[in-house]
Amino acid sequence: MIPSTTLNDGTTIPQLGFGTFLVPPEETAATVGTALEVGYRHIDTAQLYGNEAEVGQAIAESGLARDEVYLTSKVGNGEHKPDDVYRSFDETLEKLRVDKLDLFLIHWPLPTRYDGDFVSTWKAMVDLVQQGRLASAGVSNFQPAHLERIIGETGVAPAVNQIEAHPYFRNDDARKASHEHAIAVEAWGPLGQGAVLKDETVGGIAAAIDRAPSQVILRWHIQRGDIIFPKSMRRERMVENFQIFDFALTDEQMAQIDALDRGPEGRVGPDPDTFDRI
Ligand SMILES: NC(=O)C1=CN([C@@H]2O[C@H](COP(=O)(O)OP(=O)(O)OC[C@H]3O[C@@H](n4cnc5c(N)ncnc54)[C@H](OP(=O)(O)O)[C@@H]3O)[C@@H](O)[C@H]2O)C=CC1
Ligand SMILES: O=C(O)C(=O)[C@@H](O)[C@H](O)C(=O)CO
Repeated sequence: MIPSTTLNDGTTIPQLGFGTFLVPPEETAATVGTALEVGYRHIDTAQLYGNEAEVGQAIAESGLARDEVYLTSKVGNGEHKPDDVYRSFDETLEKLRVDKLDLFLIHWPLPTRYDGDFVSTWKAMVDLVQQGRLASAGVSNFQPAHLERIIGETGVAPAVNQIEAHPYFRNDDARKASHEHAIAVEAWGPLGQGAVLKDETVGGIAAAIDRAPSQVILRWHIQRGDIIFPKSMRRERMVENFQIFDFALTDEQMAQIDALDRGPEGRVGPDPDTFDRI
């Protein structure tokens, strides 16, 4: 039911998953357990979210086989040095209770930290794939210049670039640069972290086709070809966000939503060129 996207390394990823930013650790096992019951088979977490162990617990308790759930995590901002990448990756595997991870990302480029060196971090990620403990290596919040640099210095393009993208910030520059290198785009904050849900244009389309605003926005992402993993703590919203494959937006509706773009003014998260929090 959920379409798969084939990455540039030949692996596949479900185009719809479940996000876990701001899911508190004490509620994560139950929340992710509910998402798995609803049907999600792709979970996005991060070392920085502090909930990897509980994601692992939910998957273990679900009874699903390892290969039925696609798992992503991200290296913490304080773990960019290669030795720290290797050590923290081991910790991530242990917390998630797996011996191989599907996708591991450099969470932020942090171009003003570590003497601007995210290339050695990227080399360690590529090495994890060569070791056979990681299926796909990717990046997150990488701007076009950051992509050019790691590809230029290593010859290896990331499998994905996970970037902020939603109707108020299409992030066309980073999307275009990613696509030029056959890098799949994952759109984080697909609902603009809630900001786009009350938009009048989205509401008008939703009313016209008898769908929820969240479904209209998520369907827009799917038709653009991006990979998404909306987060919700509520079962009914998880179900709503999951039911987006039995209808389609017209070209005109897609264009109306495209026109909501506010450029960088529409960001709901930090600017990757200046974000430096560890
Ligand atoms: N790489 C990076 O730097 C980043 C990655 N991410 C990843 O992307 C995922 C998704 O982005 P996220 O920041 O969570 O934001 P989302 O765009 O997924 O929005 C989440 C918010 O929308 C609400 N919501 C969800 N579904 C509905 C619905 N159907 N109707 C009404 N409200 C709804 C949620 O509330 P409630 O929970 O109460 O339902 C929550 O407040 C994250 O969870 C994380 O995995 C996110 C940020 C940065
Ligand atoms: O959710 C994430 O993955 C993030 O990196 C962001 O939330 C980020 O840490 C942030 O928004 C800080 O204000």
